[in-house]
Amino acid sequence: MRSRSPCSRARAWSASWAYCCGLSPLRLCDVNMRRSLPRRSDRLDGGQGMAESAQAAGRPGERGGATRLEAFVDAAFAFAVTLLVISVDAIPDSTAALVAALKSIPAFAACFAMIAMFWASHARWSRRHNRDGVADVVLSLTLVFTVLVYVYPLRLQFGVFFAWASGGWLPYPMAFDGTADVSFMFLVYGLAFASMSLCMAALYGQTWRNRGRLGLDAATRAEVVGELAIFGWFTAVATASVVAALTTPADDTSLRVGLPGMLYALLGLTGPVNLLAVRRAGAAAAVRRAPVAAAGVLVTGTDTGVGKSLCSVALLHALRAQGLRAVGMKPVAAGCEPTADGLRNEDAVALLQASAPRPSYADVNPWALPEPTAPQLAARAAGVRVELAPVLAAHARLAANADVVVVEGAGGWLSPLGDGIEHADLARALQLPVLLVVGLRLGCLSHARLSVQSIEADGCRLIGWVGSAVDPAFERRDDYLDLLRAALPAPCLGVLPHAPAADPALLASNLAPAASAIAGTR
Ligand SMILES: Nc1ncnc2c1ncn2[C@@H]1O[C@H](COP(=O)(O)OP(=O)(O)OP(=O)(O)O)[C@@H](O)[C@H]1O
Ligand SMILES: C[C@H](N)[C@H](N)CCCCCC(=O)O
Ligand SMILES: [Mg+2]
Repeated sequence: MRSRSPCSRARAWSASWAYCCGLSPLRLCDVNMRRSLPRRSDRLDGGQGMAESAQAAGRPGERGGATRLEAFVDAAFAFAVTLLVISVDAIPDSTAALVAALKSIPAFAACFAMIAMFWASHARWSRRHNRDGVADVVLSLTLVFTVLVYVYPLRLQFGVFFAWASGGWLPYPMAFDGTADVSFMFLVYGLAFASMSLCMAALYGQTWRNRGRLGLDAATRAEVVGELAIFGWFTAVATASVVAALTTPADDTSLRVGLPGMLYALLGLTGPVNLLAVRRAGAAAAVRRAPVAAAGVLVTGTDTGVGKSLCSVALLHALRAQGLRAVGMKPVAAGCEPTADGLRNEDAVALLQASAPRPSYADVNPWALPEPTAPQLAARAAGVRVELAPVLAAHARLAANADVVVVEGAGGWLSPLGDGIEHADLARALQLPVLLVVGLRLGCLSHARLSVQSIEADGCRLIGWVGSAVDPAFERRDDYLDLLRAALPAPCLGVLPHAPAADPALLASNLAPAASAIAGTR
């Protein structure tokens, strides 16, 4: 949540000013954003620059290169600005004509700022939340359509405003025939402004609807509410102006001409409206979710069946040996048996039994899917859609009574946890570093390096890796460990020897360095 600084009022007013002038292309307040892995097929850079783009984006999880939709929207906005420029009638052929042309600059600049503000708003939404669903595409294209349709009315509106404000020194761009014409101009302008604002509000509405699946944290949710408040406020003010233009009595000239325009002064309250909404949403989230001081780690592997569960259970024992309250979690388990108590998964039961204090099964394993296959398939077979919201809630309950929560993934790093949900989404939503379990067998060098590349490209933090001797016949295991130590950018935090049917508690001492590193993240 944001802090309430003494200068927040000043910030609110400057925020209003910046938004209304279109000078705030990026967020006014900095909050960590978390979003899902970009779909590589959509990327114009062909996905080659994942690492660079994730770094260039500056925040973990932000999208780097542009999708085709983003490229189209950018091009359309650029075209709209071009329309403004070429609407200057002809090349001046005298000093007087040049001065007259220069006098159109204020209107052009204001209109440019307005269009730039909507472009920047869309770019900001797109980079952080866009999933290119049908609704996202339709709303984005509607925004483009509206901008292109209204580009000239916007220009005329601003031209008239500057002519009026300069007492006629700047030229009127159109002739007026009575107050009806002025009302009509406000009507068109108000409709344009309201339509564009409504499109942006609807895009953020989409983000809000999908907040669970996107795994947005409390701060990001509060920010989305803030953006909704901004564009909702814009829409309300423009609609009020339209209503005023339509309903003020025709015989009251000053009211008819003045009221629709004066109502736009209310845009000066945009900053306070935004801050109020963000604070209320942030406060509500804080009440729902008590601050969590627990440390944690997301255990992933170079593949399924490489020893993530063995490692996670042994890690719980190692953490407990350091005097910590350590609980395990298997958020999504594909492969559950029906029991008298409900569906039960082997990994989740082992994690639960190694946990102290003992949590409820439902919190350890919020998504218990019967079929032992990819979680997406298992979820479809069970007729459910995996979402992150129950996972976040269960994790918060576990963390409230623990010093450390060890979260085991499903399959490898790029095995989706559900439709549209990646391990990276989980790591970001829970703000967990990642521990990679490398199944020591022929081929693991490539699997380990690819996994590390992918974890880093997703903007997640690799705390280290653990070797697990899954293959008893693997003769070059020690040589491979040397190669892995040299090749991987994070430290080796333990090696589990080949120990079939071993009690994980006996392997805890092998993971003491891992336990210390994880406990140190508190
Ligand atoms: N170091 C080891 N020594 C002996 N057996 C091991 C070792 N590591 C893993 N195994 C065995 O390999 C099998 C798979 O291990 P485990 O269940 O820990 O894998 P996992 O990565 O958690 O798989 P999943 O993706 O299904 O969760 C188990 O039977 C386990 O006992
Ligand atoms: C069923 C299995 N033991 C795991 N629970 C799920 C493994 C999912 C692997 C998905 C993939 O192919 O990457
Ligand atoms: Mg497992």
